[in-house]
Amino acid sequence: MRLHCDALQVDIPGRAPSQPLSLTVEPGSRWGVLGPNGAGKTTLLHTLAGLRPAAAGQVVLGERPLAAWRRRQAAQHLGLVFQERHDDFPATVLETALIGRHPFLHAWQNESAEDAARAHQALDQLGIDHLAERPLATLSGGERQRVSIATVLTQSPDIWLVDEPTNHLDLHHQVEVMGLLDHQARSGRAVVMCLHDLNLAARWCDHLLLLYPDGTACWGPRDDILVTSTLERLYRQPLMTAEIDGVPVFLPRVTAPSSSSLSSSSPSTFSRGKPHDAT
Ligand SMILES: Nc1ncnc2c1ncn2[C@@H]1O[C@H](COP(=O)(O)OP(=O)(O)OP(=O)(O)O)[C@@H](O)[C@H]1O
Repeated sequence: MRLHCDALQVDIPGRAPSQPLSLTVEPGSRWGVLGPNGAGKTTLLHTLAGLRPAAAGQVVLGERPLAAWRRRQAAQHLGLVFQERHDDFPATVLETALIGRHPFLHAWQNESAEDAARAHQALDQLGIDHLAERPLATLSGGERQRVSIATVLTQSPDIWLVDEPTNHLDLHHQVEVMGLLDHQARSGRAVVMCLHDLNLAARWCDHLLLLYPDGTACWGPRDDILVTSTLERLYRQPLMTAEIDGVPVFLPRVTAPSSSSLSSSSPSTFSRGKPHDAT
């Protein structure tokens, strides 16, 4: 199933309407949404999910405007991983993952053994099935992030909307989660993810949408968009670029402080790149 932005203008409080977005997220594609803090990435994702009204234009899910879908039916096709979850109700990890089956159940219908098996399978894929009976509130940030992703995996939507998939994750789990999203796309689903890490975008996305704080935007295939000068303008940050294994790598170019400012700064625990022996 495809997701189409038809001259979509995101509604950001106190700002002029953003540039109309007209783009199609095709099955099998992996879109990265990049932009500085406050540019409107999360607001866009919530608009695509139907949680916020657009300022103008519309989101089209499949052949119909998203607004014409019943919420439950739309949720069978669209899954959203939130940036931060505020869990108001005490729940276990398994109960949380089972929320992914709710779009497929009638009101007051209990989850079946098959639903529970799907949830366990998703938790297992994220390496957290051993935490199934743990209260969510007792988990670490990275474990909780993996529960959020396992919940959408349990839902198994055609279109994944993921706000900062690698939030709280160590390097190993970052690669695992990006690999999981990649696998989803390769099996015919579509992924739209907000990212702060240019290197993850370069490695794992095939299309990019750049959102600027003034409401303008540009989008297209990764190689057309991932241009150093464009990214420097986006983040107002000079960059250094290299290529490793055929993939571009971006690092912020930081001006080294002068030696006099170093010596006048507070004492460092490092000296000449080696840990300082405090004994
Ligand atoms: N309910 C609201 N009321 C007022 N302003 C809001 C509201 N929701 C979002 N905003 C503002 O809209 C702007 C866009 O927020 P959004 O969370 O979409 O940005 P973002 O690009 O995802 O940022 P970040 O990279 O920091 O996560 C921000 O300036 C934010 O303060």
